[in-house]
Amino acid sequence: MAAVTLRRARCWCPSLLQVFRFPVAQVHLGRPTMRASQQDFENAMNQVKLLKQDPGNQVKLKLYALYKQATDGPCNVPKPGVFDLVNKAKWEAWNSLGNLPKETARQNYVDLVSSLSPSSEASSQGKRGADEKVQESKDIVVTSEDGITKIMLNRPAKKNALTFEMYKEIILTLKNASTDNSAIAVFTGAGDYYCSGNDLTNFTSAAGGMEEAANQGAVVLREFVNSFIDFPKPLVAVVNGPAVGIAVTLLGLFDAVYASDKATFHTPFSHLGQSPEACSSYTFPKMMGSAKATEMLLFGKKLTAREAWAQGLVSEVFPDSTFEKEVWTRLRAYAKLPPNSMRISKELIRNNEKEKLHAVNAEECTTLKARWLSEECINAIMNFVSRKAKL
Ligand SMILES: CCCC/C=C/CC(=O)SCCNC(=O)CCNC(=O)[C@H](O)C(C)(C)COP(=O)(O)OP(=O)(O)OC[C@H]1O[C@@H](n2cnc3c(N)ncnc32)[C@H](O)[C@@H]1OP(=O)(O)O
Repeated sequence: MAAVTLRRARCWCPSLLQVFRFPVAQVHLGRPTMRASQQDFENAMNQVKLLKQDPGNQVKLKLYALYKQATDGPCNVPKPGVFDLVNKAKWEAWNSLGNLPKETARQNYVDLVSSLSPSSEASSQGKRGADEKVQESKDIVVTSEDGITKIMLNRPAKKNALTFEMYKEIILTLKNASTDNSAIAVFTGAGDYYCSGNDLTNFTSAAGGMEEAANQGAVVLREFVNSFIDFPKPLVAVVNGPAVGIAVTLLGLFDAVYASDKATFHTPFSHLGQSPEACSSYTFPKMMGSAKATEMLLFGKKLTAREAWAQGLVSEVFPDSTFEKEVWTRLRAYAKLPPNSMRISKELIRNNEKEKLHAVNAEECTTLKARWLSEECINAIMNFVSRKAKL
């Protein structure tokens, strides 16, 4: 298990590995005490490597910062360069501790690791089966029933944020759904969110660094959006909760969008130093007029479901209490309609714009690739990644 933990640490933050490079030993943490001894501190460092689940980037940044403060004192190294994403996040987490005394940092470190340990103890007491089942759950769940291919984003712990793997899975899923015996395809989200857009750690955790991640991202994004442009059957979004970023812009390529009245629609591209994607630089002005499109795509105005309906982004809004029942009853009825007629009618509506949409997609991806490497975007992503590590 330690090897798996180390691998995880390496893929996210290589030098974080050096922080915890100690021989693995089965140790039991002393209970949190008022003043952690050096032995408690060393036990805690080993305990981190025995954690059954990755504690998440924010916790790892916090552990790193407390470790450095406890061993080296206040941050005493120069700030890394703007492109050195990971080390910059670690520097900021350490620097944010200011003059916190070494003893306090050591105690905070031991307490933080203790707070993570019950889960690992729980799983080592035979609950491992339950943990492994959760860890095995897929991020995209595809089911086919009643003539409907249902594509559920299933990463609720991360608000269904899209990883590179999820983009690739969805491309394949739409390819299969375009030729299977279903009549329509439907996207929805598990948990309280529809989808919080691109996983902002896609770029910080890429093994090959930012440049390679941006190149890869542009290729994946262009193919991903093309798979929506070219999907031949009715494509419906069941927006069960808040939608952010690409989850919102893609809606311009859907044929119907049904939203719960608790859904919101947010495209904070300028805040993130980025630019619009999924053909929204074309579909949104066409759909709602350039003034409303600008408020969303440039100024990041978040819309309620009713505002999104008024602007033509949403077909219909339902009370959250009856949303799922009403929408799925309707979709099951729609899926019984003659599929060829629906496909041919969609072709008439969409085909005269396909070439334009492909061209817009290509231009947006080229622009975004440059944006991802800009200081504005890198700083915004760093702020997001380290936002919880600031003690
Ligand atoms: C390669 C193709 C690229 C295509 C480009 C597309 C452009 C975009 O999509 S830009 C939009 C990107 N999305 C965001 O900016 C949203 C970022 N997330 C947030 O602002 C908040 O998490 C959100 C408002 C969605 C929810 O806030 P809270 O209710 O306070 O919950 P948490 O912030 O604690 O979130 C829980 C958990 O989920 C992680 N999370 C949520 N969204 C993302 C995300 N987009 N990327 C990565 N991680 C995300 C969040 O970090 C929390 O994780 P833990 O702290 O580990 O629990």
